[in-house]
Amino acid sequence: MTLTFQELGLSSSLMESISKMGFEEPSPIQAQTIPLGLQNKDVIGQAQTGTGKTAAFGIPLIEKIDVNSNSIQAVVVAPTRELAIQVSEELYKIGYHKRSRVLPIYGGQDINRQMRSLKKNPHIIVGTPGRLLDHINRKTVKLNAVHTIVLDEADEMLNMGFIEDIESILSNVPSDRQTLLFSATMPDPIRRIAEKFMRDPELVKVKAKEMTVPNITQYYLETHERKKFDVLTRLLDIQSPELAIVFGRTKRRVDELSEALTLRGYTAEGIHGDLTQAKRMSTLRKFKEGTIEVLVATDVAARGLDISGVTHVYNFDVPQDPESYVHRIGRTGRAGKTGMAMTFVTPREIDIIKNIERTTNSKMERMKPPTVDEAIESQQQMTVEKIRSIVESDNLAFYKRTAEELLEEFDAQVVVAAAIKYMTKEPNAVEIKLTEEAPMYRGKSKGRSSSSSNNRRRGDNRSSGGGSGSGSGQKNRSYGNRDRAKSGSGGQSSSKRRYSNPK
Ligand SMILES: Nc1ncnc2c1ncn2[C@@H]1O[C@H](COP(=O)(O)OP(=O)(O)OP(=O)(O)O)[C@@H](O)[C@H]1O
Ligand SMILES: [Mg+2]
Repeated sequence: MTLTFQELGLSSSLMESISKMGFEEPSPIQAQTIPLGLQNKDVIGQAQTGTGKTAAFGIPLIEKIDVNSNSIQAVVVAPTRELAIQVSEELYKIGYHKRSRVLPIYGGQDINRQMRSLKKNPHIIVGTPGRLLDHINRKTVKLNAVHTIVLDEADEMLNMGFIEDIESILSNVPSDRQTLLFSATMPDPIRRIAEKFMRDPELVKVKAKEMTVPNITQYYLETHERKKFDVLTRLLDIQSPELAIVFGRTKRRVDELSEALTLRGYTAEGIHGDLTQAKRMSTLRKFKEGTIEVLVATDVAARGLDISGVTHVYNFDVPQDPESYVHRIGRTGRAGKTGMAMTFVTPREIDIIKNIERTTNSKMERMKPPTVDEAIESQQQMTVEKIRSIVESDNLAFYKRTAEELLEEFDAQVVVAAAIKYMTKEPNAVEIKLTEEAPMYRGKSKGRSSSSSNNRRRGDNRSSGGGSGSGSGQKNRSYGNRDRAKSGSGGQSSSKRRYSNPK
């Protein structure tokens, strides 16, 4: 039995926004969370990546906003700036017809500008913990009228060292509020927060045998560290993703990889926590618009990032733990679409694959690293496809005379072969040198203490990933079943977004 949004008893202004957003029916986590949210119950929510958790808390939250009041009535806390922006964009869309006002607040943005925006009396604030607390302490954000607080990606905020900030924020909101907590995992400190700050929370766990959604096909490729880069470029050539995310272990890795890809003729850019806010935003914008086709990112970028059109995820370096794996590959296969995930492992890291499979309860198929010939073969095939479609379009009159001249001079097969060669992207030989990364051992992956902790430490220029843009670049997105998602890109007729139940 699937409830409709109508049956959830939503007001007409929200129904209007939801239908404009193209949502046809609630996803399972939404069907379960929205009624509880409307009843003011505290909720701990757990569901797979890309299944609409934002709207699951966003819809009831906005339903309860009194737009005639000028007070801040709801606060959403999110781990990264980009995520704060992305969530606030989704809330803006949900509350568009109701005219609720939402403001993202995050570190790195000019605090005076934020104070000016705060004077416009937002109803909802979406903030990163540090900056939010800063405003609370300065009394530029008053939380006395807050009735709903949401912690999104709570476990990630814990990893980033925000736990005390979160406790302080929670102590600053009225105790008769509603608290919603979303977390992929429930480590002890999060459980303690739930016990200390939540009232009889209801656990909404969308049942799934696997931690990953079934619409992502998962592969691993065994390859030596030195060969990884060539394997990656061959895969990119063969699979020709619409948009791809490549995950590297460290910031240096991300920088080197995006440079190397650019040298080899791909349009690629990297994001990680050491880049300026402006740079990260512009990279993400370009990626969303399709100006760059490969985004290279560190782990932190994985969380919550919602970019439609990401068809392939490449784990250039094996993720440090199964959770990180789940969040990385969850950047594709969102809202019922299909996706592919390829994880590279060096022979010494092979155990990690087994561990990921066991923990996530899913199977990764072994894929043989493609050879150069296979890569060229598939590029050739693409050229042939192009030629076919040009032949079919039949507006070649202008070229026919030259063709005849060439055919008088050479054999037809030779002429066509030369044209195919000219049009085919051959692997280019620009030499690439990447600094080698030490293999990841299972023992080391505990406690997230390895080099990628650069990104996760407090006070670091944390965050990456997340959406930017004004929503203007919105493509028509039709989320449907596998076949539909496969059969074409944005060209589908409706802008309806059906959430197809992954089971
Ligand atoms: N009912 C729905 N029908 C169709 N699309 C939906 C629906 N609900 C949400 N979406 C879309 O699905 C995408 C993923 O949603 P969202 O980012 O909230 O996922 P999430 O569960 O928070 O994922 P993550 O665990 O990665 O943070 C978004 O583009 C969102 O607009
Ligand atoms: Mg999310």
